[in-house]
Amino acid sequence: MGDPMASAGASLNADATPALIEARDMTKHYAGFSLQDVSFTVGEGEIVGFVGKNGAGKSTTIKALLGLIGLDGGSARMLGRDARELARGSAAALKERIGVVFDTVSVPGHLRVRDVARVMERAFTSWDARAFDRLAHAFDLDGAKQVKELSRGMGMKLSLACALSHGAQLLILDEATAGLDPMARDEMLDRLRDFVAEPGRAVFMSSHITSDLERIADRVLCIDEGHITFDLAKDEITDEMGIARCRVADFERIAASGFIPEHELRYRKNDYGIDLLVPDRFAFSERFPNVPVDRMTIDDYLTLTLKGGVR
Ligand SMILES: Nc1ncnc2c1ncn2[C@@H]1O[C@H](COP(=O)(O)OP(=O)(O)OP(=O)(O)O)[C@@H](O)[C@H]1O
Repeated sequence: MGDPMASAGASLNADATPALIEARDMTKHYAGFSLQDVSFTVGEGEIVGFVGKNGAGKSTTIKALLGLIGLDGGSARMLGRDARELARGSAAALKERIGVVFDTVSVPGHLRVRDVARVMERAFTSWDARAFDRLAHAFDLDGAKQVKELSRGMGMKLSLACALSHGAQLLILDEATAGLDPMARDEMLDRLRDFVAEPGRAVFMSSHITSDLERIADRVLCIDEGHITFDLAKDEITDEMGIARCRVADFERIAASGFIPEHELRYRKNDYGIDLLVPDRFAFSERFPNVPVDRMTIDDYLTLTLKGGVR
């Protein structure tokens, strides 16, 4: 396997169109945790999934992108502008172009759903009342209910409907599909796909639901203990890589063959043998036809890279 970080570095330079998100060496220190030199870009037309364990630094990264926390080092640019501008009252026009959904509802609880649209209309010059109504209908939102009466999932749907109705170019979602039932998640993923189909748009979404990312993400970015550990095209993980189910003797034979370069054998022992990360499962099957290989999922890849051994 090539160096995953090489692709992270390459994505900073290779893209000819200007990045919608450009994080460079972002560093933030808290007691017991540091975000360290986090660099990545999100380009036009991309849906980038952001993954990592609890406490890995996803929300901290997102807050830094949105100018909600100050950085101790590095910088972030959003739609070509310094992210720190987003913290200023004068940044209304820039904020309008960025739709944000956190895992909590940011609309005042006493409002009725139908009144949210009226408040948003005053807050955003590009508010699209029709788009909001269509989404509210698609998400089965009851206009008569107060926001505080909504279930967690319904609240998420309301936030998503708002974020998709003010003419944003860039959507930043932090665990935004976590509370949704499977039908609502389906609906949401379809909307996100429609959203990026328009020119000049992109989505950056943190999620623990990697099956959602398998369906819609173009790239997967992983953070662990404040460091970016990989930045890969999703298809590279799910279409090219594989997970070989080896007996110990198979594993030693594969290791001795040099088919996977030294120091790049990533594996995990289990009760039945050893799971081995295979960079190209088709080439592997040709070379080792008697060793079964399964498709790789994002979860498998996370487990192997974050918890597995390297040899
Ligand atoms: N304001 C703060 N003060 C001190 N420490 C903080 C603060 N905000 C976050 N942290 C710490 O930073 C680390 C990363 O937290 P963060 O919320 O970014 O993780 P996460 O990847 O989003 O996790 P999860 O998947 O659980 O939402 C944690 O150790 C957390 O305790």
